[in-house]
Amino acid sequence: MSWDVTGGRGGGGGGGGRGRLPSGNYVLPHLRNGPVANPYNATYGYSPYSAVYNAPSPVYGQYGGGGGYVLGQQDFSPRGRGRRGRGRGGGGRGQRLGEYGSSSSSSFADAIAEKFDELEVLDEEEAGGGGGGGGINFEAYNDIPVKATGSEVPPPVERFDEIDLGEGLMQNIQRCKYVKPTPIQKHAIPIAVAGRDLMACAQTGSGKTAAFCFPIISTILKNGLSSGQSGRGGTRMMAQPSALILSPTRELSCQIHEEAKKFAFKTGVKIVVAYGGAPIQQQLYNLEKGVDILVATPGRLADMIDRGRVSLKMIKHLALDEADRMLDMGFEPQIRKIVQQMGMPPPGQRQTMLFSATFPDEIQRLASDFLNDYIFLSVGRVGSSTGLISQKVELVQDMDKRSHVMKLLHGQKANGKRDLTLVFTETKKGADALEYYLCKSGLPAIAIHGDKVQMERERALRSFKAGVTPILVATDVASRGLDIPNVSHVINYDMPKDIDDYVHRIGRTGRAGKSGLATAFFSEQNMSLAKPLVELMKESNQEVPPWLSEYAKNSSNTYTGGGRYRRYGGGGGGSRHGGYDFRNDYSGGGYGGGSYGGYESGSYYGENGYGGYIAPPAGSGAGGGGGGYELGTEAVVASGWDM
Ligand SMILES: Nc1ncnc2c1ncn2[C@@H]1O[C@H](COP(=O)(O)OP(=O)(O)OP(=O)(O)O)[C@@H](O)[C@H]1O
Repeated sequence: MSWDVTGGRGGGGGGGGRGRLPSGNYVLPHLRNGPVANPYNATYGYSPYSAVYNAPSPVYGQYGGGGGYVLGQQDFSPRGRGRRGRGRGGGGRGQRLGEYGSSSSSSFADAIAEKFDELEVLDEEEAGGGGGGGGINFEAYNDIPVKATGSEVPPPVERFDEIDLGEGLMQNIQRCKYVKPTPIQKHAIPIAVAGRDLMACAQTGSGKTAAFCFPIISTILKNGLSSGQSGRGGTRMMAQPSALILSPTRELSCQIHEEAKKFAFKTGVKIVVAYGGAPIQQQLYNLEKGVDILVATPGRLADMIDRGRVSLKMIKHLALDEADRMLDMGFEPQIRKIVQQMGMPPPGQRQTMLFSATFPDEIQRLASDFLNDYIFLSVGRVGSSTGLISQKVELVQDMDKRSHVMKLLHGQKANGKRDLTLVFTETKKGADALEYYLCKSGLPAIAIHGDKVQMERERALRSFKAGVTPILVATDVASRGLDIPNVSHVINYDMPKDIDDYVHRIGRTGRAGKSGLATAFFSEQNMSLAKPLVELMKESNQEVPPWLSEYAKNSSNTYTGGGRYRRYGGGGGGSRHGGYDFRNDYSGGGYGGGSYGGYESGSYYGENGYGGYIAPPAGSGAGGGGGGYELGTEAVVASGWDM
């Protein structure tokens, strides 16, 4: 990485220390490379991806002080912002399939089409296994064991065209240059298209977003667009989406929204995002224009329902991304309220899909309340990351962390790599302090965490993605779901409290078949993580330092399942991050008062099963009972990331 960012800054411009960029259009990372303004902005109104770009924190004069940054060749024309969501070129409410690309007003569509053209090109060969040169290395996923349990599991497919996804969606899959499905897509899409409920685990960066978006879009298209018809809620319009996708963070909701819009391009399926921290009026206005798929964070959604502006009674598809996070102690009450007490049709009358890279058994148990005759699908030993992520663990005392991180970052500079580095700290204060220290030391860093206002969060993320500030110092607010190309190194400056969080954090690199590096600073204070970390590293064929193995041996009796949920048995096996169906623990299908009466042991694709794990009975406490873990604010305050 080159830390010399001077070349990336615009010259004059910015009046004094404010360091504001010329306002302009943010181009999605995967749509970058070209000179064209982001066409999404004009149409879809406010989102972090279409808001005014500001330079990174103006606090540090050396980066923000004098002027606007120029990001490549992006168009910063303020006129392109379209914050009011205008500009669909003659569209408007009721505009449905077929109308989008049809007229002289298709400049918007043309612009998007151009953006598709600029996506990374993958030919069959690359997609089939070359993996080099930025292509998706599907070979990396070939040996992944896949397991599907539940009744009558629909068989997987090898190609997208084996499933009737509808012409519009198929065209978009081609436009996205998705040559063939990733393993999770091969298995999950047929299951979801068949209308089945699904609990799916697959590694970070393996394409779960498309795995739930494709079936939703396809089914909506097949059943006929309803225009997300707005009913009357008192005197105001009430949006009635037919699909709801919930995610735990604002940034992730925005990312899913952008992805879903890409997949639904020109199909007429309307997708709206709602999240906290941004003006609600604009989001309500977007909803009034019609919505088929609503992507939302829980807090903002509950607010809109309370205001009578959204009704869930027409929901036919519910997807929870990062589902284990959504159902952990912080979010669960809110999710339960939304799903069970706010008018949504019950399980059986809607399709429910839960996706994550980690799925502890405790959470699986909770989640089963929301599901009906579901299929449990695990692709890979969940969290193992297929060895694409090279994991290094270094013994570093707290007082040495700063000098150590400097050494690492300067080492990268020496390599001349132009990649991004994500550094995780435990606390928000810690993130600010490290950002300050790095900047003072001449390294271009910016922080993101839950105490920052939304504009600052968005600014930090954009600056990082654009490579203007190639070091992002983050709390766990950035640990899940974010798909940022070119993150080549994740540094766990502070270890997380929970091994699943570690899995998600390091999963910000090594995505879509590409390789990445994760370095962890481990100290004696992290002793409780030694055992699960060693297990995880061994599963991923990583070299475990002898001192860590020693710690793991010594700590084997002290790890009490720490974290938010029971996970690892005290010394006898563990749930492997949820890479198995917890229903297997209950013979005869009698769990939950017989609700799984029809459950069979299921079909099994691939080798290397998950046999051998016997979970202790629920509530026995044999798993260690979660002692010893103090939740950080961000973990317990459900709306901490959202409002
Ligand atoms: N079939 C495909 N062909 C090529 N690229 C794909 C395919 N499916 C997904 N991708 C790309 O892979 C990347 C990772 O996908 P995605 O963000 O959905 O991963 P994920 O499994 O949800 O990760 P996480 O667990 O971190 O949320 C994205 O950039 C996406 O565009």
